[in-house]
Amino acid sequence: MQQLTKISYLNQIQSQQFDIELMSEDVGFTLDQLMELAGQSIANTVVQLNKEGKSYNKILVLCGPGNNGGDGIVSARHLKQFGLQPEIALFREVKNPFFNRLLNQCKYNLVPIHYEMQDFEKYDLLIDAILGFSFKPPLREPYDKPIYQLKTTKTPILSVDIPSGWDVEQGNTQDLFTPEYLISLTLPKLGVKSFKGRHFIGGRFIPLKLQEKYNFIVPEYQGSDTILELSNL
Ligand SMILES: NC(=O)C1=CN([C@@H]2O[C@H](COP(=O)(O)OP(=O)(O)OC[C@H]3O[C@@H](n4cnc5c(N)ncnc54)[C@H](O)[C@@H]3O)[C@@H](O)[C@H]2O)[C@@H](O)CC1
Ligand SMILES: [K+]
Repeated sequence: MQQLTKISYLNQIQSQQFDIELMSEDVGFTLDQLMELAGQSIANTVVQLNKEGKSYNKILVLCGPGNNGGDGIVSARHLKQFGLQPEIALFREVKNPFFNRLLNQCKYNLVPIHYEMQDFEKYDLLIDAILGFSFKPPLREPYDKPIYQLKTTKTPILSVDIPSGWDVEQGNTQDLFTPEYLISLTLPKLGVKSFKGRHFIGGRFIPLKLQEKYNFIVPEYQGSDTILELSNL
């Protein structure tokens, strides 16, 4: 599954504008669709790691208040359907009907939802879906505490899109945690260019016309795979 080809990296503005364009009337995607594909590719990354011999069963999905957190919630539902034991940590209530629908789907799948800090050491894997490409430093409450705690935990971490708290273009400028695994969605962000852990890409939904319009270099997924692993390019 490793891919040695080049890939395009996005800056913060490009990431946000591309997101808007995908959901424009012209292109026609809805947030639900994109998030479903993103969330499923996150869950599939865990399945892939388990196929290789890991035993990631009890999984805490750390979710922030935006779409990065939404991706995390969707991944928890898929993980549960895949027979694993995910739990969600939200850190605060998010008053957003869209978000609440995703949470209800998890409740109906018997996924525990926590609002207070959890002991990270109790889990086999942490999924970091706290902050994504819209993060602007400095880190604010209540997400600062769990993000600082990620630096000292011994539990492996899979970050979604970009490690939370990293500068989207400059990377780990604040000496925060470095995850074992990363799954970039759509295309990786400039801030993870020097990431040395295992780097997957998911969110296989870039329309061919937009790929052409922006000259994006998108690596070739194999067959019906929803993720692919990038080697250190
Ligand atoms: N087209 C795409 O690329 C897609 C992107 N998706 C996801 O959407 C994410 C981006 O979502 P959003 O734009 O909603 O933004 P984020 O989820 O990155 O974060 C936005 C939230 O974080 C809070 N926040 C920002 N800076 C903070 C700080 N310094 N301290 C504490 N909180 C802070 C904001 O108040 C806001 O509530 C991506 O990273 C990706 O995970 C997916 O849902 C699917 C499609
Ligand atoms: K993240």
